[in-house]
Amino acid sequence: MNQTVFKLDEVSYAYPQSEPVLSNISLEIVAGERLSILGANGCGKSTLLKILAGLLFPQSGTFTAFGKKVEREHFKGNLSTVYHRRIGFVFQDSEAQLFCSTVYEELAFGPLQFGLPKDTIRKRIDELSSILDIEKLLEKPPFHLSGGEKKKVAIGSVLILNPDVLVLDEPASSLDPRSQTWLLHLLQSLGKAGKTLIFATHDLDLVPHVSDRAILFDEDHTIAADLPVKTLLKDPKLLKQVNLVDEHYHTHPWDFQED
Ligand SMILES: Nc1ncnc2c1ncn2[C@@H]1O[C@H](COP(=O)(O)OP(=O)(O)OP(=O)(O)O)[C@@H](O)[C@H]1O
Repeated sequence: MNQTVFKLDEVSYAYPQSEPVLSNISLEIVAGERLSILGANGCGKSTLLKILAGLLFPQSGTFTAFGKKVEREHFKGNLSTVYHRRIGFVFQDSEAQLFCSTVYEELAFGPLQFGLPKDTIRKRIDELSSILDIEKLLEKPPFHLSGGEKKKVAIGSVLILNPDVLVLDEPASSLDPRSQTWLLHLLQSLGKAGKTLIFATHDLDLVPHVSDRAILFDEDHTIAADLPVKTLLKDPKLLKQVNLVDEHYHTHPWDFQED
């Protein structure tokens, strides 16, 4: 049986002076799963991903990762470092993630924090920048890049540490069609390599190609459904209920053939 990576038991979260944006969420995610998190704007997808990534902590309920309870008071020093090495998080807004003066430094930042030798880092950056097709950007400041280029660098700064789990918030946003296809292939190869992939998206075209299971959030911040993607895409009533398609939706255009 696959190892449980994350387990949430009746987890709730509210930002200061706000109503809960996650209400009694129970969820289990096992190693190697490919899971998409779907729902209307503001339903709590990013908040859930930030909890999984160890950036926010639930106010009630229990959250465990790799069998260990994750709580703010225990989550300091070494534990936090080990956690962030195993679980990579790609922010919805790439600018929130990029802060170094060149793309090379950005990619090198994580490995340097973990004490990797400079030669190893250079080799990893060479390999990764070729996979990401960003070799020509390495000496540029990240803030001079286009939205899609920033997204690639943000993904690179996470992949460079080779995490077991990738948590991606709207990974396809700001990518042009060619780069979206590139992302799709990248996520598929990471899935084949056994990585656990969890991502939030509004892009229903991407979902069947890179995930097997979907969690749907309702606008009341609860989970409306947790089901196989193939079942979801045949259920227009459910898709409409959670605002993923509009009233003009009649049939789905997706191709279910295995890629
Ligand atoms: N730092 C914050 N402080 C206060 N409220 C916040 C904060 N971040 C998010 N929220 C609110 O929490 C709710 C859930 O936000 P979240 O970003 O999790 O939604 P989402 O489902 O990812 O939305 P989208 O699809 O638009 O990205 C929203 O109403 C949002 O305004």
